Amino acid sequence: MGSQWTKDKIYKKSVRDGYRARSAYKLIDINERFNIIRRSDNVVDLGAAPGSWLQVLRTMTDGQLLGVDLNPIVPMENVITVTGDFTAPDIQQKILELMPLVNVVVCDASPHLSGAKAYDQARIMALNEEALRLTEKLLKQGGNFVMKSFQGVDFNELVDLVKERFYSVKVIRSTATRRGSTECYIIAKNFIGDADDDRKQTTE
Ligand SMILES: C[S@@+](CC[C@H](N)C(=O)[O-])C[C@H]1O[C@@H](n2cnc3c(N)ncnc32)[C@H](O)[C@@H]1O
Repeated sequence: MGSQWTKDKIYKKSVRDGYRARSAYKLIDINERFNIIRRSDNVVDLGAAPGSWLQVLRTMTDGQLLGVDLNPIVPMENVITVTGDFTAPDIQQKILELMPLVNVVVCDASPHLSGAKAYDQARIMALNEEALRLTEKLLKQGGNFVMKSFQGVDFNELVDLVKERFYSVKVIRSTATRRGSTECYIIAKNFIGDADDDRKQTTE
């Protein structure tokens, strides 16, 4: 895609296609390349506002969808939305109650950036680790996980943590990511899970 993804072009395309944000194309690109989502999958989207990934997910699966964000998500048909901080225990409890069996977790969350590089990177890593911890509670054995991150201090350690929990892990740049950005996506497939946890066994 390269240079066609200028701010103006991608913005106009997202408006034309009816997406709430240009990030929609990142998930489309990831799913085309890595087949993360199957037709019957139940999916949780962490950091989902304004909701373009939920719009894309709705076309990819007939399963249950839940999106959570600090900011309210304008309601969508057949999508559960939760307003709150997914790192907070009460919100995590609510998500677990609403979505007890999840095949896929996607996380495009990023904290509000201050511009102070080291501080921002530390906050991103902390948010990513919390998303991974929640994903472990939500995901069925064999499930998939996609998480936005930023390459920098402690990133390799984060990837190592993910590798301990999934059979296949890749770090990629989306073709829809702006040039020069350190943004990347961790694509983790086939959750190892806990063989003794009946709730997490695959039902296929
Ligand atoms: C880049 S936006 C997500 C865009 C979304 N994927 C879409 O396509 O519409 C990042 C979101 O992460 C959310 N976020 C950051 N930290 C969060 C947290 N702890 N809990 C819930 N949402 C969070 C922000 O409020 C923001 O809406």
